[in-house]
Amino acid sequence: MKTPMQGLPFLYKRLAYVALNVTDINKSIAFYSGQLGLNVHVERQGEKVGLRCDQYAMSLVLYQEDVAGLRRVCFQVASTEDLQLAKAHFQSRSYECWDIPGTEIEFLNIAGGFRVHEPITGVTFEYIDCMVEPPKVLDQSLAKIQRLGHVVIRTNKLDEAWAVMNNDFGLLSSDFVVDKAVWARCYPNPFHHSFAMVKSDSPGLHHVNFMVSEIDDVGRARNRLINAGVDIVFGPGRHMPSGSVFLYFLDPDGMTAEFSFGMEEFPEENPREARMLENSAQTMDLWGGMPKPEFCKRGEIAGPEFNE
Ligand SMILES: CC(C)c1ccc(C(=O)O)c(O)c1O
Ligand SMILES: [Fe+2]
Repeated sequence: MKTPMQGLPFLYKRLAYVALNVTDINKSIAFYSGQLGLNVHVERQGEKVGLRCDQYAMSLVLYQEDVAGLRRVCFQVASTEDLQLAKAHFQSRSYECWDIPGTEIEFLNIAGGFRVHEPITGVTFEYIDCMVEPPKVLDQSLAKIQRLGHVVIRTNKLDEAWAVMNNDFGLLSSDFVVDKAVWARCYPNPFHHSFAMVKSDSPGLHHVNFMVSEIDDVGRARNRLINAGVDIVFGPGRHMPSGSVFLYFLDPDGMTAEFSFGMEEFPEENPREARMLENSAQTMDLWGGMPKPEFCKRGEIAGPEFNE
């Protein structure tokens, strides 16, 4: 029997989807489906569209808005009971929680859940207990994406933000870089990180990651994106923290997305301690590469009013 960690009364399952605001939804659909290989699952409904890349109905939701950025981050918990426990937990810590609007539930292919705004990072999180798994076979002809991997934000309050993400949201640290970054996993999900934070003077979205099935997906993406005139802003390279091979590129709004292959997995019992890694370029890329200036600079964090 799995027991929640460090006083957290509920268990996570996975990072379910990320919602982004984009300024030209048609361009963004063409990019995320035509260049990265996600499949449009829920056709454009008004100003929003749902894309999938694994067995679930939705991994990326795009909303047409005037300003591009991170609208919300959705975690799936382990069961319906865990969802109730999670809501009671956040309320007991004085977080305002509100139900997912009925108008969005069908579109999102979920049974329900709640949203909670975290004021230090500015991020609105959504918690759900299940998501539809459609019968339609994925078209993976462009890239064999395995899953939405992680979302990373920029914060100017790294220590405070980590304190709440650890103590209140129950994320566990997998690695730190001194005064620069923290990578966090959602127990008992084994992946090295589903969420991370990087210190920056300008808070915002850092990047959204998709994990691919083979290293060839990274190499093929590089050539496909170059041929399509997409800006590659870092990589290919290998990250020290999770051990993954990575490639970062810019979406039509200049927001950064990442393809990565391979990631350390943590056992549920007796995991290794989080490491304190050196703050150096080598930590970010063991192959010695350097990011371009545009790397992870674009994308506002949308206020809770976008999620009510
Ligand atoms: C450069 C960014 C912050 C970064 C660093 C390390 C990893 C990893 O170990 O997987 C990432 O995924 C990153 O995005
Ligand atoms: Fe990443």
